[in-house]
Amino acid sequence: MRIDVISIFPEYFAPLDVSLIGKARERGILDIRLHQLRDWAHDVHHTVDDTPYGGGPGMVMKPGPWGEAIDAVLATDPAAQPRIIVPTPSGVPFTQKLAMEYASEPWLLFTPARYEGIDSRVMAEYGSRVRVDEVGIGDYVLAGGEVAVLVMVEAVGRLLPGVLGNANSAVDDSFAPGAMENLLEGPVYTKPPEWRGHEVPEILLSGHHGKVARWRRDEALRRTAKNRPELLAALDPEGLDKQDRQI
Ligand SMILES: CN1CCC[C@H](Cn2ccc3ccc(-c4n[nH]c(N)c4C#N)cc32)C1
Repeated sequence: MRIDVISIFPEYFAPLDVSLIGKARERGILDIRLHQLRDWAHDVHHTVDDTPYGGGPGMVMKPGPWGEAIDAVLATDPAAQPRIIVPTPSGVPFTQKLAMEYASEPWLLFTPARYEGIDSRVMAEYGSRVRVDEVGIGDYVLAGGEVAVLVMVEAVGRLLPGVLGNANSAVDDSFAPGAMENLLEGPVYTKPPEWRGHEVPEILLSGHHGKVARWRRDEALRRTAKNRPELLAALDPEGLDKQDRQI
């Protein structure tokens, strides 16, 4: 997968050089290319923002530099088209389902803005040619889109074949389709079996895989009921067995 990111703060993406995403880049699973938006702002100050038409607080990112930058990225592979992802608090929620959809795309282009966002004509210009998604990572307001890109790149990158070892399969993720869909993960434990008077639940030491699986599902249901009751409401009743209903 190829991922392009256009930003005035490309240094924000240094974390993409480490851990599993960094290793995926080294192994050629991920090809991440960063672009400095100011390279396409040709005035002496490389200006990328201006006052909003209609008045109001803050500044708006000028269409000119963004248009030239996106054109330059698209021109690197005229035979293909990236999916453009615009981080914004006004976007559709970024979910595990959307991460899985993006993980099947060969090329993503992220356009994290600053200030009050990008002049709306920019995505109108590209929306007739490529798929443009406005996506948000939560109901709170950040100062810009770079953090959202880090979140989305990690959530998508970890789903790519070969990025996670089998031991860390994304299949068992919270929210992943299947047995754990719409369920939060339960508690986890490791050695020692007793720590400061706290013992590991006996069932986890039993070696009985069926009972362990049952216990883990019960704990996932309990945690979901406690922390995200609305997810339980979304569970298909057909998918709940008799013991599930007793939680
Ligand atoms: C007061 N104004 C309101 C509009 C947004 C301004 C800051 N900003 C500029 C660009 C930009 C991109 C993303 C986000 C953002 N915030 N929350 C999320 N889930 C996001 C996501 N993805 C925020 C952003 C601040």
